Amino acid sequence: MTRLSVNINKIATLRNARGGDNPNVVQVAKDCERFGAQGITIHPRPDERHITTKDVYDLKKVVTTEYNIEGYPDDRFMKLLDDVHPEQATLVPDPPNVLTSNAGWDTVKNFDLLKDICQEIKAMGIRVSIFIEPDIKLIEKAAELGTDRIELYTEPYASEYATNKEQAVKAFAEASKIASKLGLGINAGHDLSLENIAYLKEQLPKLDEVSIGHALISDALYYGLENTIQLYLRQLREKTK
Ligand SMILES: CC(=O)[C@@H](O)[C@H](O)COP(=O)(O)O
Ligand SMILES: NCC(=O)COP(=O)(O)O
Repeated sequence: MTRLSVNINKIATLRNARGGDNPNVVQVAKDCERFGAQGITIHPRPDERHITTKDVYDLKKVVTTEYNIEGYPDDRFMKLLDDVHPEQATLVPDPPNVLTSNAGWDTVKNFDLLKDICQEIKAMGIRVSIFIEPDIKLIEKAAELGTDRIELYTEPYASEYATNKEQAVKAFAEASKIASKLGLGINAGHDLSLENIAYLKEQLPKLDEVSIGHALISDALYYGLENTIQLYLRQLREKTK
């Protein structure tokens, strides 16, 4: 089964545009779960341009599925994890103020840092996932440093999907086979959408979780949030022969 975690950063972006509390991020998270989402993802960036520090604590009180917090492991992020104890922490190598995540970790260059951080987070009782590109050498290193899961950075898959989906998925399918053999859980995210998600799921049978924000929230403008979540869940359902 592949779980759907809804990334609600964009709900906070919309709220912050007017400085008030509409839409209410906590209510939206509760509704996503009520409509079938199996997790809630946030990426509290240091500039708080969408999810704020207060949101991180407020959401902890209501999320009953899987709370997944993404971010660069600086002191602020580690304190949030220690205070809030989400089910999963996803480590992302973003420098501050980047427009959006645009690369995975170099697990060779950052081996010592990531190894220490993984240990620290696991000691808090939190599952760790590392945002990574589908490069076998980097994934082997990720397994060595002790992460529980990897999150495959799927932007390259998403951008090539329309022109050549077989080629687009190739490296991801191969990477997920290796990761699975190495005992790693497999998540995926970035630019996944209603169009490209079913094929990814079909080609990566061991896919544990997808986190989807930008496309899903955009789809919700047309289909409504409940229908949209149901549409994504349908795409992720196992196809029985
Ligand atoms: C880690 C990751 O893949 C990102 O997709 C991220 O959560 C999106 O962040 P923004 O919503 O700030 O673009
Ligand atoms: N980890 C990826 C994520 O949470 C959402 O990415 P996107 O769907 O907003 O591109």
